[in-house]
Amino acid sequence: MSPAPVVAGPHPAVAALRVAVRPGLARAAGRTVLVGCSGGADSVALAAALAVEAPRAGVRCGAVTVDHGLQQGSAARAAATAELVRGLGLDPVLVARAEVAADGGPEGAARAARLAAVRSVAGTVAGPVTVALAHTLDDQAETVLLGLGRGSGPRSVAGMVEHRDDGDLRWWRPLLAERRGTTRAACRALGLPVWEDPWNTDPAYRRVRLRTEVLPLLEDALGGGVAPALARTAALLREDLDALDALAAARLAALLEPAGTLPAAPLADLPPALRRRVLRGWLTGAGVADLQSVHLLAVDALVTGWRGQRAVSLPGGVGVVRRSGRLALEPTRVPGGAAARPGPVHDSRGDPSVSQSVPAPEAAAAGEPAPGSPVDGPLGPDHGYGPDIDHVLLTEEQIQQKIRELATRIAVDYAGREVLLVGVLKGAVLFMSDFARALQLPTQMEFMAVSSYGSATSSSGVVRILKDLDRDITDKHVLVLEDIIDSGLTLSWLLKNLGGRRPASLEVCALLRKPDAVKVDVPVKYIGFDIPNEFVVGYGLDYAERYRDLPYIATLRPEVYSS
Ligand SMILES: O=P(O)(O)OC[C@H]1O[C@H](OP(=O)(O)OP(=O)(O)O)[C@H](O)[C@@H]1O
Ligand code: HPA
Repeated sequence: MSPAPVVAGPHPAVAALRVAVRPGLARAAGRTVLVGCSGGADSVALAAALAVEAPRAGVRCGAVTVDHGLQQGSAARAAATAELVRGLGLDPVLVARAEVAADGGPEGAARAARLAAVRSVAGTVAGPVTVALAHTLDDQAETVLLGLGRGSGPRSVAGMVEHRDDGDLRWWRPLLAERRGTTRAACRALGLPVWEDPWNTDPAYRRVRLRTEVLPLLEDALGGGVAPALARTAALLREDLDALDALAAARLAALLEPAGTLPAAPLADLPPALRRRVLRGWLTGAGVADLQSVHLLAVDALVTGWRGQRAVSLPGGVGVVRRSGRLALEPTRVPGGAAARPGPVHDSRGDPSVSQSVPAPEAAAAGEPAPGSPVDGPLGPDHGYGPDIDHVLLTEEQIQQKIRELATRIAVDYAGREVLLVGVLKGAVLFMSDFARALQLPTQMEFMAVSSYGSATSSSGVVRILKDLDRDITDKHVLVLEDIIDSGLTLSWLLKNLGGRRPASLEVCALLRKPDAVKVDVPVKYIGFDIPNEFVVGYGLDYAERYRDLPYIATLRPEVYSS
């Protein structure tokens, strides 16, 4: 018997990419697929795979290439890429011109412009369109790391999805399980020219530094397999998040009342992950855009920390109120004075925060009575200061949450060391006591009392020691706890003073900072919130020795200063 003829199959990399696109093509029946092609190895390899597999699956497949107009010769580059994919047999091949906005980061602006350009040319194709994007497993790993670094929640760590419907358009990423090496090998095997985008090696971009510095270091330190592990983590997380989202959507549908309100009691019984999703779904479904986690936490507090708060202001001129046991959305009242918002509060990651205002008596009367004793104010015990308070800048919950975050970070930074906390009396006393309890490390405590304000609302600039430390701090790891950095004069003086006593290390953790008031720059490693340049009281901060006992941070009505 003669030997069977040897049939040369495609190169393994080419074969792998062809196999990768098949399941998605089966879902693309009746649609036109356009490969988003930059001319780089990933998208050229994807175009080549689809050029072979799409006709077999009976799917029309073309391409779209975007001219960002940002680099010299970009129009010629787009034309050459269009020519290349036409040569592969793709049809139609469209060139889209992106208008990149001048504001925002260059990566984000180029991406937004690219998506808009693709969307607009896809609209010129008859029938539904699927745009195939060539993101690989390596891109996914970078996305997961970027999301982790941003700390913006599990969705950003869950990476990119394979399919996403966006009106008539569907985005499809068939290569999320393939490595970048495979697309390069496929291009080489097929003799396809690829364009090396100089931006892909420019260390000015965060993603490039992750790719060229962080991931290789992680691979080395963790013994390899990091990119697939990150991609796998993202996939598992996505499954969990999708399940939670589906549960929340079902719960929202069940709870939503005909008037668009939500009953608070059944919401309070839900686990936080579900409850916040229900609230987010409710708010976004009602058209609230740009919802930040701080907004959501404040709305959540209407459910779980109800003390008679007034409306929580949200972006877009709406607020959420709790009335008669239900949450309702209503336009925010244009404040006639007392309830005016002063300006954004930023936490250390720059999230704009919400402020909640103390209810006017008529609002409290119309709303649900606050539980507890009659001396309770709208945000909990107001210690009888109620009439003096103008608005609340940071709620008790926001402060406590921030302290937990700071303590977690500091416990990592100081692992294995014993910390000597130096509290600056009197302002930092509440911060010190909550922080010391949150910090999971052995700590010792010392206090120093200084004063530069007396009963004024601006620093005299002259710092006086009212009480010195009780002991030597030589060779100790000193962490100074300050309630607020305003002009910075107190801290600048204090750091010089303490630094002269030869501690092993000296750092500062301040709960608040007023960036617009700082007169001397002081090195502060840990900051809770950046706040507007207004005189604030509460949570240790006083005006004429009053208000330190409030559990939240607020501003005072102007009459208080004049009386
Ligand atoms: O950055 P600066 O402008 O120097 O202000 C910050 C300092 O002012 C406050 O102390 P204050 O002198 O009012 O004493 P107290 O803590 O006893 O209220 C605050 O507790 C800080 O220590
Ligand atoms: N409030 C109270 N004490 C202060 C402030 C403030 O805004 N700034 C510095 N010390």
